[in-house]
Amino acid sequence: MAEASLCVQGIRKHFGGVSVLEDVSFAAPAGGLSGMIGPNGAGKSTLFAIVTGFQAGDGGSVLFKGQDVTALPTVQRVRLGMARTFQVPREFGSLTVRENLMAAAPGQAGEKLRNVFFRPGWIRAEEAAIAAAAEEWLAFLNLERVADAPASSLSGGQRKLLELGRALMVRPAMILLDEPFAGVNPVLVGEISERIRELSAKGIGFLIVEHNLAALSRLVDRLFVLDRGRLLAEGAPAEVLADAAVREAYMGGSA
Ligand SMILES: Nc1ncnc2c1ncn2[C@@H]1O[C@H](COP(=O)(O)OP(=O)(O)OP(=O)(O)O)[C@@H](O)[C@H]1O
Repeated sequence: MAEASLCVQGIRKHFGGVSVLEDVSFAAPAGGLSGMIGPNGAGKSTLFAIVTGFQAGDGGSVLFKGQDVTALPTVQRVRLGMARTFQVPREFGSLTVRENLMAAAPGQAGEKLRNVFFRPGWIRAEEAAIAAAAEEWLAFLNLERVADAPASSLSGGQRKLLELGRALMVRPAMILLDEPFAGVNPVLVGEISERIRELSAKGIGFLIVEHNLAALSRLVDRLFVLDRGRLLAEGAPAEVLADAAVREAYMGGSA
């Protein structure tokens, strides 16, 4: 496998007396397209939250680009290049699509009051760079037509594109996507997949949790299967989906 960008080692998590993740280890290659599947309650969201720093694990470690980030808060993981998509916050629904992109840019110099007084030129330059990046992603994601529309007016698929755009504004090395195809019509599933492929070709890595197995297996090079808190299988999608244990666990053996 190519050099790993994200390396998860021996992650454990329990809630009360219930073990939700038991010794989960996997590595997602830099710049590669990886998917994670598993039945409801397998622990995917919990694992995502631990990888991105929103929750602490009870054991194990997370390495990103070779650095141990287990104890780092989310904001520092983002600075290292690990982004994840979020639903556009409700209070951002009235902001335009363009404003939502600009608001996602990190490290805005204007947030520091002393810069407003002492370094106004620096702030203008940073704002111009953020505005230019927003225009670039609006064009790439085919959202130019709705750039001035409120985010709340977008279709499900357009919202997913905007979420991807917000992640891109942090200039990530890797993006973790949580169900990018949920509630999205088939045409936009194809468009979102195409944009992800293009970003992957530019060297951005992806780890995608998704229930739409058909669309996910067409997109990724590698699938990880989580079942009852354990990594059950990993490999090329066709191999993994043909695996008897995966069919039994994930599809009740009927697929
Ligand atoms: N904060 C919590 N407190 C207690 N139990 C929790 C908590 N968060 C998750 N769980 C439990 O952990 C297990 C794994 O949940 P998780 O949401 O990670 O699974 P999932 O694979 O993402 O499921 P889905 O595909 O349905 O989203 C479930 O049994 C869930 O009820």
